[in-house]
Amino acid sequence: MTAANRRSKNITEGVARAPNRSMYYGMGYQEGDFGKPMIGVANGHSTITPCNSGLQKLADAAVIGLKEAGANPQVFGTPTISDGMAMGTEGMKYSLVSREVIADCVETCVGGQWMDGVLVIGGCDKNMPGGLMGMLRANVPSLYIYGGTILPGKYKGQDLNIVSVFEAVGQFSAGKMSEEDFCQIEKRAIPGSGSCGGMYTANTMSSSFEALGISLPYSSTMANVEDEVVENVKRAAAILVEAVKADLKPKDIVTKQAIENAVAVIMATGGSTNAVLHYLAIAHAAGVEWTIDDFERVRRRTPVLCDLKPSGKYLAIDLHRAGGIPAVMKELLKHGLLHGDCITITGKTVAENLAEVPDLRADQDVIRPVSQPIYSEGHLAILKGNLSPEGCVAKITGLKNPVITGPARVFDDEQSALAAIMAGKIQAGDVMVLRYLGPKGGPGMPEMLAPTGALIGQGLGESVGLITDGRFSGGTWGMVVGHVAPEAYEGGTIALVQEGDSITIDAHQLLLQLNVPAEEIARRKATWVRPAPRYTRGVLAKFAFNASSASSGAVLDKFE
Ligand SMILES: CC(C)(O)[C@@H](O)C(=O)O
Ligand SMILES: [Mg+2]
Repeated sequence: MTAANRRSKNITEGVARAPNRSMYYGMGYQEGDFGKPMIGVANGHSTITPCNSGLQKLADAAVIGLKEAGANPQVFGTPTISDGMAMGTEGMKYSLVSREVIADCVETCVGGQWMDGVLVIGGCDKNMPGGLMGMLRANVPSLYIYGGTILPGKYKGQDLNIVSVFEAVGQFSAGKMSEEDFCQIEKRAIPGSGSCGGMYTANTMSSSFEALGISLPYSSTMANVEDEVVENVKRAAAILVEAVKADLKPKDIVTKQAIENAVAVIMATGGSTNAVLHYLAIAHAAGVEWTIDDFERVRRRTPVLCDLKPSGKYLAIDLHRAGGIPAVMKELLKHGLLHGDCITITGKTVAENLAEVPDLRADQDVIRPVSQPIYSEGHLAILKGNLSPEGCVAKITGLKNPVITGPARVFDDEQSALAAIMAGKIQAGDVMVLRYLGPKGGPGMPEMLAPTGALIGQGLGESVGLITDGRFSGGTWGMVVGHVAPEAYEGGTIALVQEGDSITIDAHQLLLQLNVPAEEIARRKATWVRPAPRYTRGVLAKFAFNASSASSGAVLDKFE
């Protein structure tokens, strides 16, 4: 076996590297340390958001665990954006940008410093895809450590989370909630640290990382405030050092079959639409052939098993207490809905990891058996049609009637759409069109939780359609369609919709259609003029210039 410092020796061995070693001595290294593997700890700790404010203890535990396992830990920072705080504002345009920044941080530090492996620790939702994209680009043995979910807030016997507050905005503005209740919900929804509590984007991505085999079993649904998250890090550190010795790399783990496993768990748990965008980007970083149509393939064969928010009843911590992701995976594996032979970071296969996991418990109703699913097919559907020839994403389950044909109510930004909802100007039967919010046009595909939450709060979630070339929060549900591609800024059909045009969203036929004759659409296209870019300098301009279509993950390094 090659020595476990197979990469770091480039920076530490030989006469010419004396200056390099001097720098390490300056940080307390001793002579014997240079034979040990150097393992990065990408620390997502931040007091920007409760999703990341409980991560320092994990970074500290990682340092101790790596030292105990005979490695040299090297801590570096990764930034985050809080979607919960940036939401509804211009700041939200930096959210998807932060996925790239995080990926770049991990790739840059691991590459520049010749690290032999890396533990990536994160909380808020872009931390997971960003971290994994960086791990894959660097392709050194790596393990993802999720900071853990938040516990619910409590008010009047109800469990609260951040989405409760977004929906309360709609209820309060429609006169359906008292000011006292509104203020109490605002104050109590977030009781401490941890990522947003439903099967929203953070918990969706962490859960799918267990299925992918890049995080440890049970780790993706733990609560950040519980001691077990620290225990998980210590195990993870020891396991990663073994993976470094064995040279087990992320690209060995993140194969097409492993991505199918991840997507199966996303479907079974009722996860976020963002997962579609993020897995296109992850597959791109992994060099795996994976298109938007592959999600449909997995969706058709995978039932929704878990009763989780946003459309269901429970939170991620309830899933954890009911048996966690291993219980879901075991149930899927038993029915041939997972590939059991995929290798994972433990050095064992998926089936081997699940061998000791008990069957579904009878005393819980968070996870249903495959024989009694909540829905027989998955909920994240790819719709196509003249409005979105490259595809778009809809959550098609949990709706009484997932078909709507109605007049377009067109908005070229999010804020005016929210103002229209709050002013009671949107009626049942309308189809809202929120555009120029795509990867290039937004730029950065902001999430539309403020308008969709307000619609739910006003009781219009099932009766108003909403389509956008932007994204949705994991907390969004209702008659909503996102990632419409090509986007408006590229002259996609969504740019050509006029106020009052008839639009059909048909989840049965997987159709998104502008009911306007093709000649008229062509006539409008001929006179369409691309608007001036919203940003011409800085990171948003860089993102707008480089981003690929949402249908290929809105990645910045697609050059072929
Ligand atoms: C604010 C939320 C709910 O965390 C959102 O960012 C998501 O995508 O789930
Ligand atoms: Mg989000």
